[in-house]
Amino acid sequence: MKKSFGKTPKSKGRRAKSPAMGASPAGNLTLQLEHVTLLSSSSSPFENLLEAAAIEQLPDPPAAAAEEPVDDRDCILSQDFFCTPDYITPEMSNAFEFDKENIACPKSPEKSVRTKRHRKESYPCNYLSGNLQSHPQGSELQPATLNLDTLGEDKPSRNGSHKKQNYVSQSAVALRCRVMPPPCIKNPYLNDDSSLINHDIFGDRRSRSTGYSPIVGGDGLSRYRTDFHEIEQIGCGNFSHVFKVLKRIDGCMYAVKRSIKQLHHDNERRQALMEVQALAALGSHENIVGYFSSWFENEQLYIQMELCDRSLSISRGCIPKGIETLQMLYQIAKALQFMHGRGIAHLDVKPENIYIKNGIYKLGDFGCATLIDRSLPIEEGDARYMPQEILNDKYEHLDKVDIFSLGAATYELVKGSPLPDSGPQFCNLREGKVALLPGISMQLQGLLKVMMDPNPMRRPSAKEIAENPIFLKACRTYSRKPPLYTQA
Ligand SMILES: Nc1ncnc2c1ncn2[C@@H]1O[C@H](COP(=O)(O)OP(=O)(O)OP(=O)(O)O)[C@@H](O)[C@H]1O
Ligand SMILES: [Mg+2]
Repeated sequence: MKKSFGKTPKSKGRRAKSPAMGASPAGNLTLQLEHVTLLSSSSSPFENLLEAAAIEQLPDPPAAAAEEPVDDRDCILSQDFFCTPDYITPEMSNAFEFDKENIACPKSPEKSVRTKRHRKESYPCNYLSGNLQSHPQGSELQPATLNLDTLGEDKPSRNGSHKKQNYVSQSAVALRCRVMPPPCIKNPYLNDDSSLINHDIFGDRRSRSTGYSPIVGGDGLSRYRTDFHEIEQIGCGNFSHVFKVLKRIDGCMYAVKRSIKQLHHDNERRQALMEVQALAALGSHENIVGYFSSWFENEQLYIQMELCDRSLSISRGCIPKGIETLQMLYQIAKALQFMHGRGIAHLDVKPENIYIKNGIYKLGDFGCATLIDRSLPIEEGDARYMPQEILNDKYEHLDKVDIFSLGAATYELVKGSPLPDSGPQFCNLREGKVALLPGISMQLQGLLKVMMDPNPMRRPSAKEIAENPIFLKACRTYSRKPPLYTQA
């Protein structure tokens, strides 16, 4: 019981913790993250979770293409092929490359930025070696074939000379500058979502796209502005702003999360990438927010995700009631079962990180995700939902940390008032002294109590929770109708 007690609810108690020694992942592995291919002969945080995939062989473009003078008005370029760095392999980027303009690809990140207590010296050496160089505008995380073992080292190029391993050529980015943004086209395959799209958006984008109007941000070309039309800001965390956007090329809505501060330093970028890597490694699950893409722009990290309707929140009065509470608990337990089965702990389960979309609950915000085997740095989430053992720096059962957090989050939602972040009530909750809640079934209260047991070994696994008979009627055949909420 210490350190984190004074943390205010707004300032999350994220603290970096040391990984276990000698647990560094090893072995050859190919990682494919959507269009990203990572060739690793050493390690990546979530490499054991990804299946090997063949590297796409794309034909080399004519080398002259990159050297031709650019005339914006004479060119009709297809963004699909030409100008989206998604399609640029290292071979292609070699055709464009100039020594000074190449960008080294990132190695697996270390966690350090969001921490209250940073212990950089205790990170395993494989996360400290290498240098994640600064990215220019629109630097892609995806179009990469990365040898993580040799990052930052000189690599022989085609002609035998030694050059840095590249992953995005600035020429490719420059080519992108020549492209007009595609018009917003209403997606005819969407039934429900299309009704959400304001038709003025399309009219607006169509008319703008008839003239030459490259989309540039304050600092130059913006992939965000080129590829997306921003509708509105829908969320604000301690580290990120989240926007509802329309993707111009496919006419679908997404959420794009942008880091608030610019990530100037290697360790900041590495840490931010942890979230992306966890999301990509996890793959698809109905109760986990979907991940599409990510990139750096203006030294900020952008993450394109599935758009959800809202997140749960005591303060905003977005609280599931009655059977919906059971549905939420069941579905997030299923998400945790999926994650834990892949060796990943979330470490920041709380109402604000549980989203709802069409009546389905989804776990989001993987900014604290880590490996259960403790081979990655550990950064705990919001102190209000952390069990005692984490506050005492004991990390033997990281999956059970999530169980405590889910129990505490559910308890808070059922109780209808915010959990304390310090004081006697804070301590009581961590000592198993859970006050009874009037009007709530003893079965549910019993389950929450055991989920918040001070001894992590006595807490049920996510699978055991999901198999609890309490959910038999309410959740195994849960309705997909959007639930009703009490709104503040
Ligand atoms: N995919 C999404 N769909 C809808 N809303 C979202 C989505 N992702 C995030 N949000 C909203 O944005 C808020 C902040 O997002 P998120 O929690 O990921 O940011 P953060 O800076 O990591 O937050 P935290 O303070 O928890 O660290 C969420 O609480 C939620 O309300
Ligand atoms: Mg959050």
